[in-house]
Amino acid sequence: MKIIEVTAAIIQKQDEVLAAQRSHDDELGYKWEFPGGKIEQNESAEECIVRELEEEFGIKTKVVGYLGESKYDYDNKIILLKAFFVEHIQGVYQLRVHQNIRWIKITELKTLDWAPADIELVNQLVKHHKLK
Ligand SMILES: Nc1nc2c([nH]c(=O)n2[C@@H]2O[C@H](COP(=O)(O)OP(=O)(O)OP(=O)(O)O)[C@@H](O)[C@H]2O)c(=O)[nH]1
Repeated sequence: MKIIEVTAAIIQKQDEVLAAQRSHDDELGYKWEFPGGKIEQNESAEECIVRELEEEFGIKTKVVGYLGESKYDYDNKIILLKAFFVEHIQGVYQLRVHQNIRWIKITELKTLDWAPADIELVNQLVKHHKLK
């Protein structure tokens, strides 16, 4: 089966992280995710995440680090989710695709109903936070 490479952004503000809720009429509707999207041809993962954040929220950002990845088999496709630490540079968040966003403390991340592929990333982020 084809592996689809997807990027995901970890954007932090003090001790909180941005979580975005997928639209009700979207695949995985109502599930929470780290915003991002599919890597296009001739695009690096870093270029992809910056483009997606501009498209989804109208904000300018830069990649400052890499958390890790999560591979998940959704039966009809395999998603390879790559999570980057991203910094907000400019712009007010506009909800162009998601139905909601929340800033949530890392210690409370597990209370959200995450997309299945994201659970591994949430675990990695909690571990990363504890090591700091
Ligand atoms: N962006 C994003 N996608 C995720 C996450 N977790 C997860 O399973 N996915 C899945 O990865 C795929 C990414 O699709 P998307 O719809 O966000 O990306 P896109 O904008 O490039 O896609 P499209 O324009 O083809 O609709 C979807 O199948 C989505 O369900 C996540 O944390 N972030």
